[in-house]
Amino acid sequence: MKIYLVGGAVRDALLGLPIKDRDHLVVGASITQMQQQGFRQVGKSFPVFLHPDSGEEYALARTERKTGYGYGGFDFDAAPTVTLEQDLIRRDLTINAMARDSEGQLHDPHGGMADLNARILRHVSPAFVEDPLRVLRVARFAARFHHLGFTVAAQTLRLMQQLSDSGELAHLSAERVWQETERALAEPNPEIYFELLHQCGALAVLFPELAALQGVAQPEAYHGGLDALAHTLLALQLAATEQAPPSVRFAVLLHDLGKALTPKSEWPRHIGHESAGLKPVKALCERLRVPNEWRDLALQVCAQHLNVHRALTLKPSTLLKLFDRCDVWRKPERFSHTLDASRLDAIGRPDQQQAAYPAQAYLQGALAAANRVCVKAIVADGFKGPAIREELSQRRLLALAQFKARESNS
Ligand SMILES: Nc1ncnc2c1ncn2[C@@H]1O[C@H](COP(=O)(O)OP(=O)(O)OP(=O)(O)O)[C@@H](O)[C@H]1O
Repeated sequence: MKIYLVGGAVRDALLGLPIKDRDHLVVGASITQMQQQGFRQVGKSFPVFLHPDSGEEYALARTERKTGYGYGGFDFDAAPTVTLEQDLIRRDLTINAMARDSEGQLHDPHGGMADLNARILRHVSPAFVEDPLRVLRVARFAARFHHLGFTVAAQTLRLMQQLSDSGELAHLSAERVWQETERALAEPNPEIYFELLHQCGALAVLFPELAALQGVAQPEAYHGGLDALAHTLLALQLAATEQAPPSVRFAVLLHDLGKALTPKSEWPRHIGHESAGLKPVKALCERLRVPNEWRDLALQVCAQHLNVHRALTLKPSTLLKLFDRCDVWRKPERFSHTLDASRLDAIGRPDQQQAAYPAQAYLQGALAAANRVCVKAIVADGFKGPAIREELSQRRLLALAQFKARESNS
């Protein structure tokens, strides 16, 4: 039996990047032999094992035969006769299809090193089209390595287009699509993931609500000629630049979905797009089984971003309504994320990246003022049951009025 280091660990070491997972490939061993050596099999049908001491992954070299649509429709052959080359040829990208043996020798039958030096993401073989998930994987690696100068090879992009046109993407499970998307959102350039998906036609299949933003005009004075999709992706790029949490990036991505529903006769204005956007945000989150907390933040940002923008002009009673609707008393962190996403929306416009956004500090100040109202004092004053809530509201309203007066005088 021979053991190789493969995939991301080999690639990242060559790029001088920190190594996250060390995946190993075992050639010339059977499942029984692995078990006899103390390795523990992960799952029944998958020839992957965990090392008894390090817990690192060891996969048997395997070939695959496609038996159905999308991810999961494969038969594995992990017999001891499967060679290193046979295993590497079924991998997605040449830079992911290199192996290093225990003597330190690099095995690179598909020109991964040359592509790595030329900063090219290239498919390994025409078998690329057998797994539609690879469209998303390539886009994700492009989002990760864009800042290092990587681009997708023209031929690989054509295969991605072919896969998008074939209808196979629709057979990918929601879990797989979300897993890649969630990881892409955490990359340094998540906007590249969505741009590439758009370029190859996959966005219209997997994220039709987003694709519909393309060509949707916005007021020239605010958006300097950017359509709603370009504005969204610029705001997403800024979110990643300032290392906003992935859930905030996701909310930024979905904040303007309602603009695709404005009748064309009303363009470039989009009155009511905040409430119109709730339906497509819900539909997308439901379809991809997005975690509840991410969905709720996206819904809040969609519904409230305009109210946040105009915070300084809001009456105390409207401010209180905004706080109540955002459930700030129980979910302060979500509200703070809503403020960040709203600011990213505001600066996600040409020449606005450095613009000040006073609404954020203003709302934080207003919230702090409202929070100083003490429930204990209300109880001590003899209020009980629903009366406490009513009195709390009144006192918060007063605190907000005092805050607003102070701010206007300063
Ligand atoms: N759907 C797929 N099609 C082809 N090859 C794949 C696929 N999924 C994974 N691989 C191969 O398995 C390796 C490990 O996959 P994994 O998803 O862990 O990515 P990685 O390259 O280790 O990057 P990272 O874990 O840092 O995102 C890849 O480098 C690639 O060679």
